[in-house]
Amino acid sequence: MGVEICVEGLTKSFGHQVIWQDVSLTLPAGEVSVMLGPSGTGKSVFLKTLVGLLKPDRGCVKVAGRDITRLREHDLYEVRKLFGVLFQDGALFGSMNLYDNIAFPLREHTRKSESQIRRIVLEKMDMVGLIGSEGKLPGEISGGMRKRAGLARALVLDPEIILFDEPDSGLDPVRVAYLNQLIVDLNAQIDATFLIVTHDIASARQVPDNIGLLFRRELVMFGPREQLLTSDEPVVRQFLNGRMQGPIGMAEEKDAAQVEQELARLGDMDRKARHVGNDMTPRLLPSPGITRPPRWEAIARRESELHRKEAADA
Ligand SMILES: Nc1ncnc2c1ncn2[C@@H]1O[C@H](COP(=O)(O)OP(=O)(O)OP(=O)(O)O)[C@@H](O)[C@H]1O
Repeated sequence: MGVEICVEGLTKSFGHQVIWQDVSLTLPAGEVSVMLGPSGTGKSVFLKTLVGLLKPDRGCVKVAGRDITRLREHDLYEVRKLFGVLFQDGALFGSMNLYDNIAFPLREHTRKSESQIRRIVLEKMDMVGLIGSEGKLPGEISGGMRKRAGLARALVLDPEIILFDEPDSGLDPVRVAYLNQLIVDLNAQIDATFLIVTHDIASARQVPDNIGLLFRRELVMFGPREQLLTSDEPVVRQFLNGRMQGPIGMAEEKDAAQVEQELARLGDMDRKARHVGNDMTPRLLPSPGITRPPRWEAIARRESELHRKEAADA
């Protein structure tokens, strides 16, 4: 039913380059969280550290209560079975058809018979809308289909946690919308804990329960979606609104005086935009017919409360 991941005081560097330090957050069991941050802030390194592919310098990563940074290779191998990972390009084997790619983890990690494997592979291919494409090679299909095949492969061992590394990169906006719906539906169906690294602000606004933002080697903020969407923190507002004015520069951080000037100029416009309630993007709901997990009732209550408050303030 999804497990909690609790990160405490996590620091990672390569040589003298500190990637991020003292990162603490909890990914609640069964919820969807998104990690944002400018390019190069170490989001992929964070995912790899969660799954134990990289060792942090300090801190711990507790997966279902076990600190994976201290496990021996054999135990780590067992814990990794709780994870499904969707890599950026789907990471499919180019010479294998989709069926064999998706069956691969089952053949590697389980003793299931070929008929059991067939049932599972076809079930997962059905979930991601790939039935009929079993015999296709990764090179013969579109980027969106490759992502969905990677997702089906990440699902075959029934993971408790799924990590998505930029699932929307390289996809057109319509394919991104379909993929987001698929992610929300899957989460409602399998109830695993999801963490998504993305640059796509529209997805980050609509899909998750929680949002985090990495910047300047730190986790600036991590919390419920509505908390970040309505935050006054300049980096958070700049990133979630995808604008140039704010602390994030083209290549480097900007100096404080310039940031202050930009934010002052932006002030009025921003206040007006907030007044009409532009901050709270509606949440993407599971498709009709999909039973929603109990937390959706709490979400609906929280969000309607917020809308009432916004309407009263307006
Ligand atoms: N194995 C490694 N050895 C040394 N440096 C690394 C290694 N992996 C990543 N880095 C460095 O860590 C930094 C963060 O990289 P990472 O790919 O995690 O960033 P990111 O936030 O995911 O970026 P993007 O959004 O562009 O994908 C980069 O400077 C990268 O060069």
